[in-house]
Amino acid sequence: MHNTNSDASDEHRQVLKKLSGHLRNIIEQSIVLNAPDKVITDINKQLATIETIMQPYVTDKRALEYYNPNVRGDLNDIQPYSAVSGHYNALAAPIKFEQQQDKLIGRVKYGRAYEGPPNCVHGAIIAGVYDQLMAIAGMATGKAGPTAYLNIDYHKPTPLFEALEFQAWISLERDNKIIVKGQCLVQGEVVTSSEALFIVKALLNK
Ligand SMILES: CCCCCCCCCCCC(=O)SCCNC(=O)CCNC(=O)[C@H](O)C(C)(C)COP(=O)(O)OP(=O)(O)OC[C@H]1O[C@@H](n2cnc3c(N)ncnc32)[C@H](O)[C@@H]1OP(=O)(O)O
Repeated sequence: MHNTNSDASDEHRQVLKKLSGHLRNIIEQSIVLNAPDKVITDINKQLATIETIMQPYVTDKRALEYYNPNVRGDLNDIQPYSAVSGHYNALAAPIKFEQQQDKLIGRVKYGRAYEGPPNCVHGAIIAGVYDQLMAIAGMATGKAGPTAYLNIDYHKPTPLFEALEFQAWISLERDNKIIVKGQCLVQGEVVTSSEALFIVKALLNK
């Protein structure tokens, strides 16, 4: 179930990614859907058909890696099914990770499905981005482990539909502890900032 390798072809990865894209769009559309009952009933029938088509192929093994620390290229593919950043998980917004010098950057725009306060991103979603981004930033040390604490200062509301730039960088690495700091900018202004402690676990270093 938690495979660290996969023999999936590039073509297979592409069709799976496209599937997540469709599902993501459906989730977003469903939040602001104002259709007649008849239309929604028809949609429900078609979705039930899709579930039936998928069911025979649902196994106890993912097609792609659960975790791939040696990924080349797309940093999001370290955890392709991550609930926060996986391009193969429709629950995750299409956040894009990239390394810039000593900072790991996550760029994303959130829609209605991620709303907390009116027209703003839910605080729990923001916490999720920090947890994932900072965990991956910490992996640059060659070590990894679970989050012991994650502190967030919400300085200003984080708007929906605007380009967000999350940043994370290693603040301290000592023995089995990695402290990572982060911030999120909207049009150059810091709206949230964060600090997390990760405890290195041997199990994760394989
Ligand atoms: C397959 C690969 C997939 C890899 C895939 C990667 C996925 C990334 C996903 C994002 C990350 C997550 O969501 S992780 C999920 C959220 N986190 C969790 O569920 C973690 C649950 N908590 C735990 O399992 C545990 O509490 C640990 C592992 C964090 C720590 O337990 P431990 O290993 O027994 O260590 P322990 O001796 O208690 O502490 C070690 C040192 O850290 C300090 N310490 C511990 N906690 C804290 C704390 N909150 N604040 C300050 N300091 C702390 C201790 O004082 C000690 O210092 P000293 O005495 O040594 O000085």
